[in-house]
Amino acid sequence: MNKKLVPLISQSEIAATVQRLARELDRDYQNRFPIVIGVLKGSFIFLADLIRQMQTPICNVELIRLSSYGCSTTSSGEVKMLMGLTEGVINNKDVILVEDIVDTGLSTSKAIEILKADNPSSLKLCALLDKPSRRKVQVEIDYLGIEIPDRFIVGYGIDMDEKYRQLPAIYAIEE
Ligand SMILES: O=P(O)(O)OC[C@H]1O[C@H](OP(=O)(O)OP(=O)(O)O)[C@H](O)[C@@H]1O
Ligand SMILES: Nc1nc2[nH]cnc2c(=O)[nH]1
Repeated sequence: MNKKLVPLISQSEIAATVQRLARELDRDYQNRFPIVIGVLKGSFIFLADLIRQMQTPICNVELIRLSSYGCSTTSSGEVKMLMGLTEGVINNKDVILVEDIVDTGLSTSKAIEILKADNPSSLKLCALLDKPSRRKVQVEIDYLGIEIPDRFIVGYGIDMDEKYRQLPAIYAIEE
């Protein structure tokens, strides 16, 4: 069936949001040399834009990979860690976890649980998008971009069946 892409968040709104989040992180992480961890695949574009807007020096950029949305627009509910961190890399470090979207919260809460076991000295979450209406587990977002309604969205790194990640703006999918 053909999908219709309805514009939801423009390139300029995304850029202004990323800029604001970078300023908030600069304010809180001066002289702290945080480790920034992106959750693949969806966060790769947001992560790249965010760290280029941050002025505070970063100690390290790391990537982890989770997957739950195996097929199309429904989450399997089961979150798998497909790629983790090198042992010891966040021990006693300030960590900023970067997510593209918090929806049910299952992926992010799993990532937080796994990272906390590695003993960071602090762990904060920066998420570009929040869809609170679908939350299944509570997740505290320390640095939030934009709250969105209950629509399935794509673009700016976020896919549907691996398509649409390269779109520079964010769209809602309609049948
Ligand atoms: O709050 P949740 O309901 O868990 O959804 C959020 C997660 O879903 C997407 O990842 P996905 O599993 O589709 O993998 P991908 O990033 O590799 O596309 C997105 O990138 C988030 O990580
Ligand atoms: N593509 C896509 N992936 C998601 N993962 C969790 N929520 C969403 C969403 O709205 N769109």
